[in-house]
Amino acid sequence: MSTTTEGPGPHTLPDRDPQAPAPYDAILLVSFGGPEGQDEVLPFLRNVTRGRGIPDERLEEVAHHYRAFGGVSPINDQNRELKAALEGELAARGLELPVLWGNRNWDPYLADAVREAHAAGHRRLLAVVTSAYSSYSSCRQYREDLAAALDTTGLAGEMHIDKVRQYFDHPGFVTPFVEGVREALLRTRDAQPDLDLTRDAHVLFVTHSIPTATAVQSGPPVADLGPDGAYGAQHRAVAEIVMASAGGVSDVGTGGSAAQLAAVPWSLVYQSRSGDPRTPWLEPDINDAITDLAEKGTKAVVIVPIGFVSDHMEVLWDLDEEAMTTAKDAGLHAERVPTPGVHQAYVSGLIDLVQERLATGPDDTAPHPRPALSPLGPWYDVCRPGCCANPRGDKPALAGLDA
Ligand SMILES: CC1=C(CCC(=O)O)c2cc3nc(cc4[nH]c(cc5[nH]c(cc1n2)c(C)c5CCC(=O)O)c(CCC(=O)O)c4C)C(CCC(=O)O)=C3C
Ligand SMILES: [Fe+2]
Repeated sequence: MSTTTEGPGPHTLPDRDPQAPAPYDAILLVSFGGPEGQDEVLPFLRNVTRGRGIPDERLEEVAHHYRAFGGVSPINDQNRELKAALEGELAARGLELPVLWGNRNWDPYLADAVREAHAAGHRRLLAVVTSAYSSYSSCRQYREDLAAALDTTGLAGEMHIDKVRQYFDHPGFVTPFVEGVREALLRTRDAQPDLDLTRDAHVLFVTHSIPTATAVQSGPPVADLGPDGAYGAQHRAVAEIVMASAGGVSDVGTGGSAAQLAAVPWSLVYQSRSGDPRTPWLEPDINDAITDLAEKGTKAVVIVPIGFVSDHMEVLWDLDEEAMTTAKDAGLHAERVPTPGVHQAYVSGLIDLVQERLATGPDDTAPHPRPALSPLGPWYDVCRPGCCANPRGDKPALAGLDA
């Protein structure tokens, strides 16, 4: 956060001693992981829900959307593509840093990646996580996974792992959504020329729902960011940036005014809630929001999955199957905007974040430009004590001041 009292702010580039060893000798791409065959679905789901004692019969109910895709989640291939794109960008910039990849819930696991790094002689890794926001599941749990990987491999004394900052408001992460929203609104106008977008259309920014109790603890304890914590505030900040920017370009020749795009109404909605229905999670669910909008006269929706970096199962099933069917059944024109994937701006932005840390190392008070498009950013390079607290109690975690 760039507030003067707390977090780092934009500064001038430090003169780094060219003789000093680089603070990191490899990049570790960290992700959720997913099954790649019918026989992998249940073991994967047992991993995801480890410690919650959920019986296989209940997991089999959750498994149905994986089963419908042959048991294969696209997420691992998407991370193979992202790893290759990062390697290409590093080479284009003349940065000799290898990229390793490991997951929380499926092969290749983080422990495998850490062993591979150690065997190759790497000792100081910089983690890039495929998750842009602050909450237990999207940040601290990955930090715990990194600590567990060093513990499992017995390499905690020999290797050090830091993590790039949460990049929700980094230009590289936001740009693909700005382009996607603009294109989807213009497609809507072309498909439904008699619509007045500012009256008849609605943009639904959607993200993964989480328990309300976890949301209110997202972000550092010092920052009072409202009832849904840093998680809600960060997502709203991204939506505001996208709507302002989607309209801020000349769309001369498409018959509409740029200002009109920026004036289309929008809201933040949630998807993929699970667990005990009596436990409050962030709402409204996207399907309820769509039905509600249709009843109020909305004619078209644009669905923007700002909570994810790739079109994985929670996008392909929960949005492209379920939410789009809800929209169709309600008689709405619906468009779904793609996630960043390997969009050049996103790949380049992730390497910009790596270069920030090559310049500053573990110290996030070091003077350095840290591009951030919202007043909440730039977020901390090093997570603050108590940030995104684990609802099931404290566990060792890396890449934080309390690591
Ligand atoms: C915030 C968040 C992200 C975004 C940040 C990030 O990207 O990490 C995310 C990503 C993902 N979530 C995913 C899948 C699942 N999430 C589950 C369960 C849960 N997710 C939660 C939150 C999040 N999840 C929570 C609070 C739970 C309840 C259990 C718990 O408290 O931990 C379950 C268990 C079944 C169920 O309970 O629904 C599954 C199968 C996949 C893989 C998709 C694929 O395979 O392509 C991905 C990328
Ligand atoms: Fe999830």
